Amino acid sequence: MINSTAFEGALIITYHMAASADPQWAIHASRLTFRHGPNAPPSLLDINLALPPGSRTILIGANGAGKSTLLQLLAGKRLVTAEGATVQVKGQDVFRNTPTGVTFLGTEWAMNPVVRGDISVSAFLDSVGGYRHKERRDLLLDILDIDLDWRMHQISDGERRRVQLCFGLMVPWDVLLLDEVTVDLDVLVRNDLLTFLKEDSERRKATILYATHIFDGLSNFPTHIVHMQLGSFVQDPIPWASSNSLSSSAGTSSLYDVALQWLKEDREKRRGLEAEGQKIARGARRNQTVPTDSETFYRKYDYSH
Ligand SMILES: Nc1ncnc2c1ncn2[C@@H]1O[C@H](COP(=O)(O)OP(=O)(O)OP(=O)(O)O)[C@@H](O)[C@H]1O
Repeated sequence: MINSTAFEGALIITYHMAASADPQWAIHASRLTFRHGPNAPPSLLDINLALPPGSRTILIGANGAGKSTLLQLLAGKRLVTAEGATVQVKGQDVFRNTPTGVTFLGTEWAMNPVVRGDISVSAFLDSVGGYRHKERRDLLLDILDIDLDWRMHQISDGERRRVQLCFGLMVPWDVLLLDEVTVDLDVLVRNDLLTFLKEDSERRKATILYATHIFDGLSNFPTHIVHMQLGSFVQDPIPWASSNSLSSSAGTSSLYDVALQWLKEDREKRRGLEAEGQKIARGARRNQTVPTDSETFYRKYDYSH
């Protein structure tokens, strides 16, 4: 059942109630292909994913690799119509039979005018049920270093993000889908938050799938990492302890090193496809001798010289 709030449309959806039967996989997707439109190229292509309860997986991939799309599908925000595709969270069809205890946090929330209103943080959190989860709410208020008297229309982006995280995390979750929500946190708060998430996941055997481009201070966080490239997984999720020696002959490599290596490989692969004409080439088009229509148009109205 969905506990909808005024923010449901703003990419914060929390499904909660009593936990259901313990499935083998917290997250399970198979043959998952997805296009954003009928004529669009696939943003996800034959994804197969099985994550056990209690795992914490970092989703690594270049801009446009499909991370947000995957997280949105796992949150049941979009209907998958591809033949033979299944998307299950806690053993249930995530779109048609939405499981309880699933929280999705994305970045768009902070753009919603509702969270920029002239209202105190205290009143805001109560309006979204904070009084029902006092213990966790208070713990998160301390960890995220939030002043309950802040007014939502007068705080910084990072402060607003902290309030979002308090709101999103105060209800205990079994599966947490995070789409780069730590981007504007200062490093101390981010560090304390990651420590909390790791301990919470270990204590309650709760599962986290986290897409991020920030790898500093993250090496001790994941149990698994997974490489997403051009809408597909390069391989199944890798246990992070063993992948620690994957990419570097010089010794152990940090998560940052691994991500950098993978993203270089992604770019090489994409440029290879561009060279073969299978993808539209990016970057400057230096061999284009005929002016484009837009250049021709704007030249006519260029009064700057
Ligand atoms: N609403 C949309 N309509 C059409 N195409 C979309 C839409 N959203 C995303 N896409 C396309 O789907 C692909 C995957 O996008 P997605 O946002 O999932 O990537 P991402 O890995 O999360 O990227 P980033 O790291 O930049 O957040 C991209 O090619 C993108 O252009």
